[in-house]
This record gives sequence, C-alpha cells and structure tokens, in this order.
Amino acid sequence: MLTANYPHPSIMRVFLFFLCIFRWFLLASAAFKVTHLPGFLPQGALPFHLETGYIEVDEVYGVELFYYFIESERNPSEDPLLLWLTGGPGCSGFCGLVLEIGPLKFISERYNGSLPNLVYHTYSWTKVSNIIFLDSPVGAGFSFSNHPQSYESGDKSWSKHVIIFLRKWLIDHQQFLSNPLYIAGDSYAGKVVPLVVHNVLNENDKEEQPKFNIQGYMIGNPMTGELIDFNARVPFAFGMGIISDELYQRIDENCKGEDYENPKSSPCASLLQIFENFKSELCEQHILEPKCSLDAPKPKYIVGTRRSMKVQESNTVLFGPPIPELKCRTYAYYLMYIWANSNIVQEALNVKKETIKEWRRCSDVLNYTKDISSNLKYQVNITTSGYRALVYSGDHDMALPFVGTKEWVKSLNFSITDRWRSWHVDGQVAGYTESYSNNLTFATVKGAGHTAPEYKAKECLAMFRRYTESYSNNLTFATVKGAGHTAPESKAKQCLAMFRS
Ligand SMILES: COc1cc(/C=C/C(=O)O[C@@H]2O[C@H](CO)[C@@H](O)[C@H](O)[C@H]2O)cc(OC)c1O
Repeated sequence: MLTANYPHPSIMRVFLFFLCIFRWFLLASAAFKVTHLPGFLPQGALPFHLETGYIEVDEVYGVELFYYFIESERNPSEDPLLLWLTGGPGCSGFCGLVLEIGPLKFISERYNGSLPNLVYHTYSWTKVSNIIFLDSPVGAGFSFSNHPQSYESGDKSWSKHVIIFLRKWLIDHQQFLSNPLYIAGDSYAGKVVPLVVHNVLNENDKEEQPKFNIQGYMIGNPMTGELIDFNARVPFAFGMGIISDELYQRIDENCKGEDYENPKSSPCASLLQIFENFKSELCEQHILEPKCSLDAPKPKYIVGTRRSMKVQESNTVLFGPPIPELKCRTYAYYLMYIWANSNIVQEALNVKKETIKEWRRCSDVLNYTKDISSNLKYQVNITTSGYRALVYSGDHDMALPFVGTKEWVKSLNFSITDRWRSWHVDGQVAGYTESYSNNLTFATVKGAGHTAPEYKAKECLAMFRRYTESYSNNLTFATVKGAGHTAPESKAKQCLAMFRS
C-alpha cells in the first residue's frame, strides 16, 4: 500500500469543512466600509458611516442582494435600525438613499460629460436612525443572480429573500441585534413590507436565533393590492378639480365593483377612458409638478473612464424616453443613471464586476408575479399583535392617492384614539393625522407627492422622529386636561381613551 505522510483523513475532513465555511463567509456575504464616493462635494471623506456589500439569499441560483448601510449620526447603538425597501417592483434601494430619506442627493445641474455631483442631504433619516437600503427583489440595482433567466420573483419570494438577508446581515452585525427594528418602504414596496414583518414574527416564533427586535413598520403611499389603490384616483381627481361633477357621477354609477385598471363593462370603460385622458396630461406622482419623462433614457453607450463619462449627449437617444428637461425633478434620475453606471463609482461601491450589464434606477429585468392579492390581513395581524404601524401619504399623489389609503385604513374598523387633527413643523401645518387602536397611525404630508420625503424632506424627518421616538423605551408621558389628583375620577372618558391607546 503506498504510504506517504498524508494527513489523517479525519483531519482532512475537518480542514475541508472549515475551508467551506470560510469560503461561504467570504463569498456569500461581503461588506466594505466606504469612506469616499466619486462626485461627492466637498471632495474628501463622507461625513457619515457608509458600508456596502452583498448577502447571498439563494445558493441554488446564486442570488446576491446588494445593500447600502448607513449608521445613525446620533446614537448607532440605540437608535432604530430601519430596513428600507423601494417599490417598482425593481427600483433600486439607491432611490431611497438619494431621492428620499438618505444623507445624499444629486446637484441638479445639466450633465456636461463629467461625473454628476452629490452633496450631503440635511433632512436625512440617518440623523436619528441606522438604515439599510436594499436592492431588492433580485434584479434591482446591483443585486444579481448567477442564473439571470431565473429573475423570477414575486411578493412572496421577495419577502422570503428579505428575511434571509436580514438574518444573515444581523449575524454579521450583531451589535445591531438589540436596536429597535422597523421595516419600511413606499409605493409597491408598501404592499410587501407588512408581509416581511409577518414573516419576521413567524421567524421569532421559531426557536431559531437571533430573534428580531421588530417594533413595527412604516409604509408611504402604499399599494395594498386592493382595488381601492387605483380606483381612488377618480374621487381624488374629482376633489382636485381635474374632472367634472358629471364625469365623476357617471363613473360612480356605471363602474360599481369594477377594477378601474381593467373595466369589464363598455360604458364604464368609455367613461374611464375620458378620465384617463385628463389624468395623462398631469404628473401622476405629483399633480402640481410639470409632466416629465419619468425615467432615465438608455444612451447608446456609456464609456466609464477614470476621469469622466462620455455619454451620447443629444435630445433624443437611440431608444428609450427623451432625456428629462433640467426643470424636471426626474432630471436627477438621469444623473443617477450616469453616476451609477460609471466604472469608477462601481469600484468605489465595491460592486462585483460583470454581475449586471447595466444599472437601472427601476430595473426591467424582473419577471415578477403579484402573488399576494391584498396585504390587509397581514396588517391586521401585525397591529393587533401589539406592533406599530405608520401609514403616510403625500396628499398630491394621484398614482396611489391618500383617498384610497384613508378608505382602507377605515375599513380595518379600529376605534379612533386620536381624532383627525393637523400636525405641524415650524408652526405650519405639515399635514393631517388620525390614530387608531392597535397602534396604527395614518398621516398625510401636505403638498407632497408619491414619494413624500422627496418633496417634503424636513416634514417627513419630523414625522419619522415623532413616530419612532414617541415609543422609544416604551415610556409615554401624558397630561389629562382639566383633571385633578385622581385623573379618572374627573375625566373618566378621556382616561379610558388614553388607557386604550
Ligand atoms: C404593479 O402595478 C403597479 C405598480 C406600481 C408601482 C409603483 C411604484 O412602486 O413606484 C415607484 O416607487 C419608487 C419608490 O418606492 C419610486 O422611486 C419610483 O419612481 C416609482 O416608480 C404602480 C402602478 O400604477 C401606477 C401599478 O399598476
């Protein structure tokens, strides 16, 4: 028998086992601290802690989700940990970071061939919260699958991938395990967020460690899957003086029970076509803003060099929508496209080479199935189990109007604990709010559109702080107006309402 001084087989097995674990850890999750970003002004280190990385959520298809993580500027060890999901489905978490609640925003100036510039965004929710911006579902942003034909996704698989991501991320970042955890998102993500929270609660019911310190969720101009999501556009348009009383009345009479997106009866369809003609003249995401091309065009080519970008600069590109005008809010979407497709930016973000062909603000590679008809049962289950919900709506959004959101919130039949009232920032009305039993709060953001923080950043930061800080350590102080030493003795009804909330 050939004898040699090979290590004993059991030693080899142990060695190979740890080698596999090490390889898994290296490949499946990679996290990098990012101190500098190309295009950030003033040049130099970022004034906040940014980490980027990947976490594998499906070994079979090699699905890796990319994330941006930003530590709270206040108290990272105790401030909330927020997982932010962006809608679409297929829009990048980067939208949340530079358009809504993160510490960066683009300087909206005409593209001149050099890399677009970013500056610090004052009203960032990372002032008071740790935030993970996740590129999900697979195919969004820089997230990828090693089998691109399998960009199959849907509400259920998206939420399952998010749970796997969150568990692995927390195992890699154990210092955040005890932070109050919130799941948040807007638009289409608003439909999936309650499903994610529902899954988190199911995970916590198992013996598996670590447990999630989940507190609740926040959803903005959310979809639920209910007909009212889009049907509410007609009463919203009527209320805003966009359609006549007659058209509103005739739609109401001829479209009862219909899905306004897919009307069955021809009288209803004809009337909704007239409505659609009025609607199509406006910027759906904010009816007071100019109607603009919504997303970045796909210039013929982008050559990323170490110094600058060269993009075919012309008013019309070979394919795709025209470049938005500079006056449009969506010009920032064009700048995002240029910036994120630059190879020097992707190097700085530690993007794995050759994993995606092109970064799109809202990807079109997904093969998505809307396999949840409605998320209301999850919202009822979560809130009646003692977890908190903030549902907010920019009140000038016609894509998913507050009128419909208010209606489904009412349909839950929770008792009112804090009647409809205005809420304020700097002494001005910032919106209106009503709170219900089971810790659910509805709020409008006055003058905001589909992605409220994009339009009213200061007010939304105030809203976020009041929501997350009103319950930190579960201590709430309240006076009872007009009551004496034994408050319930003289203000029984008020004290009962206080007790119930
Ligand atoms: C699946 O069917 C529909 C989905 C949507 C979703 C919109 C959405 O998520 O908006 C994006 O939100 C993200 C924020 O989450 C923004 O960044 C994007 O700009 C915005 O496009 C809307 C619909 O009709 C209006 C649908 O019929």
